[in-house]
Order: sequence, then C-alpha cells, then structure tokens
Amino acid sequence: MKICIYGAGAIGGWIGVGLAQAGERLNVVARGATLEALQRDGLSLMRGDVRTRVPVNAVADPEALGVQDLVVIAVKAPALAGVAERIGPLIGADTIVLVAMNGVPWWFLEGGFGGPITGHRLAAVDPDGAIARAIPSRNVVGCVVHASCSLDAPGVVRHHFGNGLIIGEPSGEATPRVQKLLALLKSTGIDTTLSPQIQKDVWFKLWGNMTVNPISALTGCTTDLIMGDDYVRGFISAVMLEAKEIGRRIGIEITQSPEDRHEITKKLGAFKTSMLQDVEAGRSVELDALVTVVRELGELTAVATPFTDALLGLARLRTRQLGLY
Ligand SMILES: NC(=O)C1=CN([C@@H]2O[C@H](COP(=O)(O)OP(=O)(O)OC[C@H]3O[C@@H](n4cnc5c(N)ncnc54)[C@H](OP(=O)(O)O)[C@@H]3O)[C@@H](O)[C@H]2O)C=CC1
Ligand SMILES: CC(C)(CO)C(=O)C(=O)O
Repeated sequence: MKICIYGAGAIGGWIGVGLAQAGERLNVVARGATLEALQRDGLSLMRGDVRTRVPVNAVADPEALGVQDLVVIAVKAPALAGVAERIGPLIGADTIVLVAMNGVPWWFLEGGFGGPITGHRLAAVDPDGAIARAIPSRNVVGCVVHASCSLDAPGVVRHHFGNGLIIGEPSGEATPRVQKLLALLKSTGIDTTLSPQIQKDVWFKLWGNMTVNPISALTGCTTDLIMGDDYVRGFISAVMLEAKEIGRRIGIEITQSPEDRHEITKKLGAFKTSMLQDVEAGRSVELDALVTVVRELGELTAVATPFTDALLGLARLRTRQLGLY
C-alpha cells in the first residue's frame, strides 16, 4: 500500500510508527526541522526508555509522492488550510484520507448526517470551502483519537497513555474500504474500532475538551484545578448543556450528564490540556475547531449559546493577545 503521513508530529508519528511496524513502507510530508530529522534519523516512538525507530521516505513536496492509497492527516487545526493547499497530488479517486484530529471537522455534516442541516458547510472550520474542495468528503474516513502523545524532539514521539482510535465513514456505512482500513490499523497494535456514526464519537470527545481546553488556556491551570473549582465546573456544565442540545437537534443523543462526564475528566488529574501546551509553546490554538464551530452549529440549529459565547469571547481575547489566534 502507498501510505503517507501528512503531519508527522505526536499523533501522526504514533500512527506512522505503528503502520511501519506492521510492515508498511511509510511516506511522510514534512517541513523544517521535522523533515531534516526524518531524513536523517527516521521516525522514532518512545515508550518509557524503549525507542522504536522506523525508516521513512520523508519529502517536502507532495508532488514527489503522487497518488496514495491512504493519507493520514494529523496536523493541528489551524494548519489544515495550509495542508489543503498542497495535498492535491496525494489524492486520487480511491485514496482514503484518514483525518486524525480533534474538534469538529469540515466534513461533519456530510454523508447524510446532521438532520435539518445536513450538507451545510461549516464556516468556522472551512471559511471559503477550500478544504472541502481539496479533500473531497468521498475520500474522507473520520477518526477520533483516544491516546496521549507528545514530541521529545522533531521526529521523536513519546507515547504517554491511551491506545485507541475510532474510525468511521461520514455516511456510517461499513464499506469494504473502511473494513480494510480497520484491519490495517488493528494490525499496528492500536485498539481500533469501527463506529456506525463517527460524528457521534467526534461530538462526544468534543463535549469533554471544548470547555477544559480553552479554560486551561485562559487560566493556565491543569484539569484538576479546573474541575476542582465549583463555579468553573458549573460554568463548564452550562456550556456542555448547550452543546448537548445542539447535538440532540442534529441526531446525537448524549445520555450522560455533564457531572458524569466531569468524573472522566477528573481522572486525568493534574493534566495540561493540549491547548494549554500549545499556549505555553507559543503555537496557534484549535479554538475554531473546538468552540467557534459549536457556536455556529448553535445558530444553525436555533439553540441559544450564551455560555459558549462567553467562553469563546474570553478565550479568543486571551489567545489573540498572545498572538496565537
Ligand atoms: N497529541 C495528543 O496527545 C493528541 C492530539 N490530538 C489531536 O491530533 C491532532 C494532531 O495533534 P498533534 O499530533 O499533537 O500535533 P503536533 O503539533 O505534535 O503535530 C503536528 C505536525 O504537523 C506538522 N505540520 C503542520 N503543518 C504542516 C504542513 N503544512 N506541512 C507539513 N507538516 C505540517 C507539524 O510540523 P511543524 O513542526 O513543522 O509545524 C507537526 O509535525 C490535533 O488536532 C490534536 O488536537 C488528539 C488526541 C491526542
Ligand atoms: C483534556 C483532554 C485530554 C480531554 O478533554 C483533551 O482532549 C486535550 O488535552 O486536548
């Protein structure tokens, strides 16, 4: 199979090493220090002190690779528009594009999903439709990542905890191609499951991180402190109830209460969310994919979102001030 990782950071690197270990030859599109490191040393995954190193064919220009069978996109959301500008040569009629990213994706309302707003383009994540044009939804397989990884250095990924992927067609169908992809990912040792409606899994993950992530960016606090403050937890619950209602109107029933979900977040302990890590590292934040888009979905489904708006307003002020949004 021709496989390409576009975005060989923490998650792309973790999946990539798994694929290479399963016997696949790996292409990577990278840039700067990551490209140099991959060309020099290959791609490494650290588990404790154990290093697994695999060779990769790393290039700067997708033209050098041509059409792939599978492209894994694993960039932070603000980088996606840049990827869309250059990904064209990798995508043919039968290419699967596995989107391993957090937040609501541009293809969320595709495949007949979304009830009254099915097919709607989400301006918060794809303002002018350029991403959807570059990466047609017929090529997309959705993905939710349940794992925590980081980078020790360019090309050197560290796995912390979690080993799960949920994948699914936007249409929810168990097509032959998604079953083949499921088998491939399972062969890497990653616990991969096939979802009958991947948008529901996307939304459920978002239900947890659309609040704690921006609040951590605003306050600089770890998840234990955020969850430990009664007023902040109450505010988080109010935002979550808005998202729960939006979900209900587009076909996603969440049976949990916010308090049920807080119990899961509390288990993270003193965890720095990915958005807090981004802020501390001076990287652009995934605010639009996690929060702005929920506000947009609220407008589209006629759900008032005063708490989400407050969260978005405060978080964008802070991150704009820092030059990260
Ligand atoms: N890390 C985690 O534990 C988890 C992450 N996620 C989600 O997964 C997604 C990926 O996150 P993560 O792996 O942590 O991010 P990273 O920042 O570690 O990796 C992103 C990689 O993409 C590369 N990249 C960005 N733009 C381009 C481009 N135009 N061309 C080539 N390479 C590019 C970056 O390279 P460069 O350094 O050159 O910018 C970087 O190597 C995010 O949506 C995140 O929220 C989900 C669950 C857990
Ligand atoms: C906080 C956490 C782990 C779950 O809500 C998360 O999704 C993130 O850090 O991006």
